[in-house]
Amino acid sequence: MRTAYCVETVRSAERELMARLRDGALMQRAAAGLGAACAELLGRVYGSRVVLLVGSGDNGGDCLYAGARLARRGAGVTAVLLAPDRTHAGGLAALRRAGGGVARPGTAEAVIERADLVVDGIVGIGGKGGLRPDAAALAEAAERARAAVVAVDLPSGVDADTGEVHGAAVRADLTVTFGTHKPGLLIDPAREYAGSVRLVDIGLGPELPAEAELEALQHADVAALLPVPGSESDKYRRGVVGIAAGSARYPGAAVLAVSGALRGGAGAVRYVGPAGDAVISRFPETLVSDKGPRKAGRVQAWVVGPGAGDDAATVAEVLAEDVPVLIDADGLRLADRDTVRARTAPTLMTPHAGEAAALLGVAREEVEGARLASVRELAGRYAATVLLKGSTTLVADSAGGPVRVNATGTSWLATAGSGDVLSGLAGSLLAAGLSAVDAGSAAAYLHGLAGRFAADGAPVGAHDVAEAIPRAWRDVRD
Ligand SMILES: NC(=O)C1=CN([C@@H]2O[C@H](COP(=O)(O)OP(=O)(O)OC[C@H]3O[C@@H](n4cnc5c(N)ncnc54)[C@H](OP(=O)(O)O)[C@@H]3O)[C@@H](O)[C@H]2O)[C@@H](O)CC1
Ligand SMILES: [K+]
Repeated sequence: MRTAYCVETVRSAERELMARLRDGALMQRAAAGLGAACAELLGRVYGSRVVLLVGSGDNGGDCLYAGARLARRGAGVTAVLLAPDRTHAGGLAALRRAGGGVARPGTAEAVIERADLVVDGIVGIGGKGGLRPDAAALAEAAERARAAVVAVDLPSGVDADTGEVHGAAVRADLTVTFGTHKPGLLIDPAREYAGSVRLVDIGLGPELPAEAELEALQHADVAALLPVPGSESDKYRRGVVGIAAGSARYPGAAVLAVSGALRGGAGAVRYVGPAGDAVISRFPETLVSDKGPRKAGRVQAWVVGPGAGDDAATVAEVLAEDVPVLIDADGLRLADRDTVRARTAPTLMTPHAGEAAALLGVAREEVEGARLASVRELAGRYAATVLLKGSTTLVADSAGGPVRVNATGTSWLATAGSGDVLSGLAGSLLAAGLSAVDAGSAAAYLHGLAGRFAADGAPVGAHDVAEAIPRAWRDVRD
């Protein structure tokens, strides 16, 4: 499991650890890891041109000590100081001792333009809001230059706790972060500014609380969650998932939701709705009924909403069932909030940013810019588990606990019907007995992986993604 902790938690863990160490020890650990990562990126350190962007806090200190290490190995290192009279004194002295220097006033842009590597130590977890104008100008110069950009702890200008970006921020190729990931490194839009992320162990782990603010499942975590049929299993024990989806106008949504559900581990898929003929001709193993959800027979979890049009009655009927329910697409608009809140069985809602915005009564851009706050707000309002789709999918539970973030997605997944496949897959995992948070996050993981396998660098349709789900399962369980 990859975990991320917010700034306040990192600060208190840092205090605990520092109390037992000699002064400056943590910064030396950070600088050693940072220097090594920079050297690796450069390939040949000797003779390379390195520019340090140095703010007045400890982030700048890390940057200066790492620069000193590179200078000792023969790099030409120049520091651009944002606040010369407030620069980390020990770090600057170390850089000078190692042969590095400071850029003369007015030369910063020219120096950056000639660099092979720019190291961004403008601001780290002490940053507030978007970059100030002088810092923003340096970030822009770094973006224009041909140099590789390494961010120290965080790309300067992004919000460490939320992943929000207010105004200018540094765009890094690599972010070297210390002690633990910060939520912003894993959530868009900040994640995109971070490039690839490397975690340097500075010994903070034992001081961090057991429960993180953010969790990202990895292969082994997903493998442990996926249901495996035992020798005693029959279709009912493996779980029956009911799909109440599609309409005469949108039969495809029903077919796609069923295609995801059949690959999600439930023992059987029951389809209820007006697209039974389309479903059965594509997937003859589906149990099809036209009597409505209540009379459909045994079901351990329902999926309602994909392609449902204006069929509010079916949504209400499904919500009245005392089993886990996944609500997607049209169902999100049709579901009565008080009814959802009053449910005792788990509810999993799976909006994309546009649907979440409509439910929250805000603009889509607002949700996209503040994904973590939005998913938490929706979960609270509906007293439900909410999976907010996107390039980094988030899953939050109204009861609190770590928010799950999924990073297996690919932009190729932004294709019509892809969400229907995800809803079927997640519903199937709910029927197999996973909790709403586990079902949502495991489904997002598999779906993203399947999208990558299916696409392999080329456009794909949603049915291709569904067909690649078994390969994603095998990959995860290998
Ligand atoms: N925690 C750990 O375990 C370890 C932490 N370590 C390192 O310490 C870092 C945290 O250092 P920190 O606390 O000194 O704060 P930091 O990020 O340098 O920022 C403060 C400076 O930024 C400025 N500033 C603020 N907002 C700004 C803006 N929008 N635009 C421009 N400037 C802005 C602010 O200016 P001021 O408001 O004072 O004028 C102040 O000068 C952390 O990220 C990691 O790298 C490691 O060494 C080892 C272990
Ligand atoms: K930084």
